[in-house]
Amino acid sequence: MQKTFKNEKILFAEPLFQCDGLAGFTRSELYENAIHRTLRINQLKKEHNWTQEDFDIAIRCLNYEVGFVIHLSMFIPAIERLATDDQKAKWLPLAESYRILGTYAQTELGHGTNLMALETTATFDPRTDEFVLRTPQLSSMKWWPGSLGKTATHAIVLAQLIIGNKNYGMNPFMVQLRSLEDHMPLPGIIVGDIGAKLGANSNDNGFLILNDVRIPRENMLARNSKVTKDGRYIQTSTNKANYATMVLVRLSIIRWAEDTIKNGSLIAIRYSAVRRQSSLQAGGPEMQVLDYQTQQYKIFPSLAASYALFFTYEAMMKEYEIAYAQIMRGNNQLLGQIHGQLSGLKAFASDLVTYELEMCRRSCGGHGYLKASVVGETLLHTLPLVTVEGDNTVMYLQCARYLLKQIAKALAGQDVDEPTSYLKKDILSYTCPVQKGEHCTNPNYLLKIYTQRAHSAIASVARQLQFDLESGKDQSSAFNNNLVSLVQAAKAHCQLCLMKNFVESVSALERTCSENLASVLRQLCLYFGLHGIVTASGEFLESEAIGLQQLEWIKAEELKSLAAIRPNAVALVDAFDLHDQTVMSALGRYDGNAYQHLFEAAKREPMNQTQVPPAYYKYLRDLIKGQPLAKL
Ligand SMILES: CC/C=C\C/C=C\C/C=C\C/C=C/C(=O)SCCNC(=O)CCNC(=O)[C@H](O)C(C)(C)COP(=O)(O)OP(=O)(O)OC[C@H]1O[C@@H](n2cnc3c(N)ncnc32)[C@H](O)[C@@H]1OP(=O)(O)O
Ligand SMILES: Cc1cc2nc3c(=O)[nH]c(=O)nc-3n(C[C@H](O)[C@H](O)[C@H](O)COP(=O)(O)OP(=O)(O)OC[C@H]3O[C@@H](n4cnc5c(N)ncnc54)[C@H](O)[C@@H]3O)c2cc1C
Repeated sequence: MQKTFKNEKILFAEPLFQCDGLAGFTRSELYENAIHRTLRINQLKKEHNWTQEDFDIAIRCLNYEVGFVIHLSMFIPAIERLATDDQKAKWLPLAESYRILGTYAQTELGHGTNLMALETTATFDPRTDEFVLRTPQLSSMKWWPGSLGKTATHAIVLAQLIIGNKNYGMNPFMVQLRSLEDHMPLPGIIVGDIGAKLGANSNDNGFLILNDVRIPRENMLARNSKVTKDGRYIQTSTNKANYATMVLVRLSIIRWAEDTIKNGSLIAIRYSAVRRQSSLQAGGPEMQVLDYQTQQYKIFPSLAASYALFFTYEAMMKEYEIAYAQIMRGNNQLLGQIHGQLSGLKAFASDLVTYELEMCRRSCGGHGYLKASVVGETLLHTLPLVTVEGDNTVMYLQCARYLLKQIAKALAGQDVDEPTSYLKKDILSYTCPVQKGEHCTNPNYLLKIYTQRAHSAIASVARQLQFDLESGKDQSSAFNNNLVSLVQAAKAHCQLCLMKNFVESVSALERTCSENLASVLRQLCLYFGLHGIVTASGEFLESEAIGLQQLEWIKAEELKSLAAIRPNAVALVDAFDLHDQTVMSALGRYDGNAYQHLFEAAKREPMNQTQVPPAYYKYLRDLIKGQPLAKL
């Protein structure tokens, strides 16, 4: 599943990368440890001639618990996508050698989603050939950018470009924040950490106030637009191209989601295989909880999602690379498609894994509430994915906006993009392919059902919008009246994408892999499809993609699938080939000795380093001895 990291032994031989000890670290210690790790991985890369892919896999092996995440995943990619060749020649070598450390400063205290309303301004001063950057009021300060708080020496600041009295919209500006001599903030710069978060506390997400900070004109990243010395604004590409970095990170988030749900399903399934609790026959032996149908029903969706997201990431990476290559040659034809697809799939993937990770946590009983199980920590670290790089609701709506355009083209007899080619079909010519129970075991039949449900959801909201407009509602009211249906249509399209990628990937694999493996993957793909229909059965019925009889057959087949997957469940998570130090879980170790590892972890608990707690001498001793307590 994960490209086997041939350098795993080198990485995990070093105490720095052995994760047991992170519990109990303060924020400053977590922050320092993360920086230390990234720089040490960089040294290992040089010492062992690792490739960039090896470096990236090492970061993933550590669950991104490393420093400079935004520098690596946004600051450098933003220079590559938003800077001219000359600007790249200046800034990329500095960034890639860590001579400057960057962040991507777009979100403000008052605005994150609505980029048009960002308040930070960059006003061109022709007298000095500079931009003056300011955050005019409290709500304008940049707030959230990773590494901004204590690390970044530079930021790509997204600001409204002002020339004279005209606002030319959001543009990217390279701003130095700190001295490269003593790391002190430069004049006009007020910067700091925004405080502890639910998770990811090794990252110094920060705030930034800009008080009339002056930067040279050449610091405006000018691949897509520039300002001439005499103050003319020249747009060389669509201003949407300035959104390109976000598209890339949304793709990365799909893989991040895949990585986290693999960890969660591995912990839940391995622990469920060793945990014995209760028995079905009175007086009989205690059962592996993995044999309870309800336990399988809880955690096999995370197993199927792991494989579904793996195949979708692989497919979307190919789609992105084709689009990005064209965009960087100035051909924006695929920009709308890749934006619509990745907006929706980032939202769907992060929604899916946050839900399934909680089910994995619950499936571990009380021990799932211990930090040493790591499944809860994994969930906390994954929660931001439903917000970062675009709040999921807003991302679904961007996807829906794209789908509405595509169905309008389809209905007008025009060409549509490949991912929405199903919208060209005649929706009324559909007949449910499942006409008897055994038809439910055909993933291709299920794919037709997903297709009809998505087509129906998109067509239905398009019709309702048209009806509202023809009834006299203005565009924004009509839209707001249908936001829930628009989100539903986007989710239906995304779920179809996952199912399609799963079916097509397994079909391609079975041409080269053993029949045994093919049959296991087919079974998992089938289960993913059946479960997806059951969990959204109302929408599948409403779209008439299935009827009640088909739903009855599908539900029965889903439960049969659980039993079919059971014998291979542990092997399917072992196939992730994740090192114990990556998973870090006392419950999910390869050796299965969950209780021993839990007890080892408890013994490492700092409170257990002394037998008698300090509180005994302060409070408990007099209390227990019946002595009067001193005034507290
Ligand atoms: C090693 C580490 C691995 C991985 C790292 C992963 C994550 C790192 C962790 C955290 C980092 C977090 C970083 C951040 O969060 S950065 C900030 C992210 N912020 C957002 O995403 C803001 C979301 N809001 C928006 O994108 C826009 O405001 C919105 C799209 C909602 C609205 O855009 P706009 O105001 O321009 O209006 P519209 O009319 O909707 O769109 C106009 C037009 O532009 C097209 N469009 C919009 N966005 C994009 C895009 N990204 N790419 C291309 N095109 C875009 C849109 O389709 C419209 O086009 P058209 O319909 O043709 O008019
Ligand atoms: C861990 C973390 C790291 C981050 N790192 C960075 C970073 O490095 N750089 C950076 O610039 N930013 C960063 N961010 C900020 C992030 O990009 C924003 O939080 C995100 O874009 C959401 O915007 P918001 O916070 O303004 O939410 P809001 O948009 O205020 O969302 C609040 C609610 O309003 C709803 N809503 C908003 N607009 C609409 C709409 N048009 N239609 C329907 N509903 C709507 C949302 O669905 C949500 O329910 C980070 C955030 C987090 C949590």
